[in-house]
Formats: sequence, C-alpha cells, structure tokens
Amino acid sequence: MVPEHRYGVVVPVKPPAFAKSRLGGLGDRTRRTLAQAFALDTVAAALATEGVATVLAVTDDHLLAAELAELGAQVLPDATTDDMNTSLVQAAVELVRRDAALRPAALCADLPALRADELSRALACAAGDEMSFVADADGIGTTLLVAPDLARFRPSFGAGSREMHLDLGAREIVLDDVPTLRRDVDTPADLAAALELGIGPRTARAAAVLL
Ligand SMILES: Nc1nc2c(ncn2[C@@H]2O[C@H](COP(=O)(O)OP(=O)(O)OP(=O)(O)O)[C@@H](O)[C@H]2O)c(=O)[nH]1
Ligand SMILES: C=C(OP(=O)(O)O)C(=O)O
Repeated sequence: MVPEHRYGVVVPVKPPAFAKSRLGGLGDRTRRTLAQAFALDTVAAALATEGVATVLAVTDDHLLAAELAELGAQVLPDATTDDMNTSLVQAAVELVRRDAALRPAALCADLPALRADELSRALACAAGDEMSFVADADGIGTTLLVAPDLARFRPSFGAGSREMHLDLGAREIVLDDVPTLRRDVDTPADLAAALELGIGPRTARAAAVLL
C-alpha cells in the first residue's frame, strides 16, 4: 500500500549529551553514541520512505544537526528548551510554510530498527481527515503521529502519550506488520529487542562495543 499524500516528517532529537538517560548504565560515552546513532538511522529510514517528501529534524545539537543535514534532512533548533510538543508544532508551522501541500507527521528519533516500508505502510493508513498515530511496542507511548493538516496537528508526546492522543480524538493505527516502527529504544532490553529485528548501520557500529 502506497501513501496517497505527501508527508513532512518532523523528528525531535534531544541532544545526545542528555538523551536516553535510561541507557546510562551502559556508560556515558556509549549512551551518547547510541542516542546519536538512533537518530541518524531513524532519519535515514524516514528519508528513504515512499510518501515522505521532507524530513525536518529538530535539535539543539549543532554537530548532530550537520550530520543529519548531510543525510538529506532539513534541521531546525528547538523553539523552547522545555516543551518538546511546542517545538514540534513550531517545526510543523515552518514545514508547511516551506511546502503548503505537506501533511505533518511527528516521528520519534529512537527507532534504530525502522524500515522504510513499514513507515510507508503506516502513512498509507493515516490518510483520513483526523489525527492518527502508531503506539510504541509497549502500547503506552507513541512513535508516529500524523495529521491531515497543520490545524489538526496536536502532538502530546510524553509519559502515557498513547492515552493522551486517544483523548485528543486521534485514531490509533493498528497494524501487525510494523514492528520496527513500534520498537522505540529506551532501555537495554529495548535495545536487545531492536537488535533482534535488525538495526541500522550506525546503531550496529555503536552497539558493537556491547557484543
Ligand atoms: N528536540 C527535542 N527532542 C526531544 C526532547 N525531549 C525528547 N525528545 C525526543 O522525543 C523522542 C521521545 O523521547 P524519549 O524516548 O523520552 O527520549 P529521551 O528523553 O532521550 O529518553 P530518556 O532520557 O530515557 O527519557 C525522542 O526522539 C527524543 O529525542 C527535547 O527537549 N527536544
Ligand atoms: C515521549 C515518548 O517516549 P517515551 O514514553 O518512550 O519516553 C512518547 O511515547 O510519547
């Protein structure tokens, strides 16, 4: 199934210096390297996805921003330092200012196993006129949120975001063949599960020290 619309995918990327605190037990250097690799592999997969016209990464890390731009992503800094959902909306405003035909989507940056065909399938199921989303593998968070237009793009990422998005009236996209899209990595056990699915090349290099 191919998406019938063109999407602009906003990817929020917390600076690796602070990101993925629940991987801190692996050592600070490994945590940082993994966080960075997750973001690069996620963005690379999104850029390769049918139906995705633009990937806009939002990060305050200027070195990672340069690497993301080299892959082909557009990059913006966070609009505020303490409210990622506001930053996502600001980024979507800019996305649509640059190309009014794009439908906005938000994709978490911690999906190192993400496959382009799975993201494309999920986007194809997001074609309606309501906000829709894909829950994370635990069924508690959200990995992808899609809106038909800017006015209906109301991200509410954070603890328990699946419930928050349902409360906002968003439709859950339930697919049994998108395991890599749902596999966010917060903990070492999540990383092991992602390795089982098959991870992107940057994460494979970063994780090699653990094997
Ligand atoms: N740009 C930006 N992205 C953020 C921010 N906070 C979280 N994110 C991103 O939002 C997504 C989901 O965040 P989490 O899974 O909680 O990631 P995290 O905050 O690095 O992980 P923990 O420290 O373990 O909570 C990931 O893509 C993060 O990079 C922020 O303040 N700014
Ligand atoms: C921010 C989120 O990620 P997590 O719950 O994995 O921290 C979310 O799922 O909305």
